[in-house]
Amino acid sequence: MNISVIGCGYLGAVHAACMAEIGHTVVGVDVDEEKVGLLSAGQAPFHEPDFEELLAKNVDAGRLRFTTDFAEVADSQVHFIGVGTPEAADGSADMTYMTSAVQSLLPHLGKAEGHSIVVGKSTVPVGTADSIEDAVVEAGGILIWNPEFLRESFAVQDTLRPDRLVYGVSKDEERAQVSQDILDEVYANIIGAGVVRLVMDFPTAELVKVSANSFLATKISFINAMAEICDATGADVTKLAEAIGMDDRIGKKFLRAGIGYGGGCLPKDTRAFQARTEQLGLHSLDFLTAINEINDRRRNHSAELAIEALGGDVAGKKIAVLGAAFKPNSDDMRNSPALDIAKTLADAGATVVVTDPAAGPVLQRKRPEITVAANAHDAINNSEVTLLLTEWDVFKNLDPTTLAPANKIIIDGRNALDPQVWKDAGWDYYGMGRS
Ligand SMILES: NC(=O)c1ccc[n+]([C@@H]2O[C@H](COP(=O)([O-])OP(=O)(O)OC[C@H]3O[C@@H](n4cnc5c(N)ncnc54)[C@H](O)[C@@H]3O)[C@@H](O)[C@H]2O)c1
Ligand SMILES: O=c1ccn([C@@H]2O[C@H](COP(=O)(O)OP(=O)(O)O[C@H]3O[C@H](CO)[C@@H](O)[C@H](O)[C@H]3O)[C@@H](O)[C@H]2O)c(=O)[nH]1
Repeated sequence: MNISVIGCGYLGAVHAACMAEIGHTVVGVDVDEEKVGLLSAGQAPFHEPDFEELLAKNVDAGRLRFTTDFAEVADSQVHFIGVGTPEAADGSADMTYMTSAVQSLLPHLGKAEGHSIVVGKSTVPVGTADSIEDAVVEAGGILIWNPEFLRESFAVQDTLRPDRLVYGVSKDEERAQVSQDILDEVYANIIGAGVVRLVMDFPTAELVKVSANSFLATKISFINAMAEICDATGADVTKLAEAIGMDDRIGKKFLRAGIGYGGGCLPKDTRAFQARTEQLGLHSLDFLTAINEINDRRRNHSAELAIEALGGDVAGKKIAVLGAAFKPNSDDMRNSPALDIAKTLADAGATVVVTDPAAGPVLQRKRPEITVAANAHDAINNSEVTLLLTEWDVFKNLDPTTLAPANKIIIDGRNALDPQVWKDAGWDYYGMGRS
């Protein structure tokens, strides 16, 4: 089938490559010429495991191309929209890119043979699909909402084998059936592999996405609140998490205490969901204020620990920060706790040296004011305190006896290290809720 993917960022570019991989002919459209240039050359504009190979293979095979010209979508029967919905100044979702993408798409609908299906994938405030549907129908298309649940660093795997597919369909029964059948055809390979597909109305599908992310953020802030209590009582949050996680009703995942959640999704989606709920005159999500506050406190806490470890004054002192990305196996630094903490320490006067296997080179290019070391050994050399803030394997596997800091002080912001190994090597070890 001929498919277009509008917006080729972390979500869209991976979706486009995966749709080509399962046999479709795909054109990706983006307004960013540099990104389109890289993608067209089979080069990934960001670090995502397995993505570049998939991209290059499908570009070479002629199944996947990229353009800035919307006219090239005219022969596509299905149009996925994956443009950004970033945080506006008031915390709500900024819908500028979505509005603009839809406006650019409408004149090209209805030109391909058969029905034209518009598939919303971006994370949007509840009510968005209802507000767009009439314009899509007038232009000759049918709208379906298919929120995306991929995790960065597992994006390819999650796109090809998601936990579930969610379809939000029109109230109009015929449109609902046609769009559902065509999307089933697009995902035939995925559904055929046993992935469950759930069909519901537009608002429910939109809410599934933001409620899932809010639940995940709540789980992380819950365990981080426990970490605060563990610190005050001498308890160990890693053992606590292991024990409560063995209750199937609670589950083990997303109970890793540390410096909190970051990235391009959980922080903005929780705030946008709360803002949208308030617009609806509801206070149902007031508790998310506390979830966000706990998350912010975790960043401050680790910066304060470093400052205290150096007697309250970090001016001119070298501090090593291991990690810049918001999570390992990614170079995404959007709302990164690691970078935020590095900035707090630099603002306090410290000479901060950051290292990150994938985000480091990007940081060096985009933020020349930040000192970036090639690896952990260089960063830690002569440093007065070391913070592990993104749990890359290469940091977790460091042998503390091979490092040459000025002070052997390690703050493990992700509880990723074995405290005993570091203590045995003569280091002062500070974990998050496990000191
Ligand atoms: N990143 C993820 O892991 C992820 C997962 C699930 C859902 N989402 C949601 O998907 C959406 C996209 O997120 P992302 O992380 O890929 O963002 P991103 O910023 O990486 O990518 C968005 C892309 O859209 C392009 N764009 C903006 N306006 C456009 C227009 N008018 N026409 C064509 N292209 C346009 C931008 O140039 C950019 O390349 C958001 O709503 C996000 O919440 C993201
Ligand atoms: O126990 C945990 C788990 C995660 N994190 C942090 O939480 C953040 C988000 O992690 P993760 O959810 O794995 O990354 P994302 O790629 O942002 O994925 C989330 O956001 C996407 C965009 O909406 C959704 O599609 C995914 O389902 C959802 O997991 C990162 O900073 C992690 O370090 C913790 O601090 N503790």
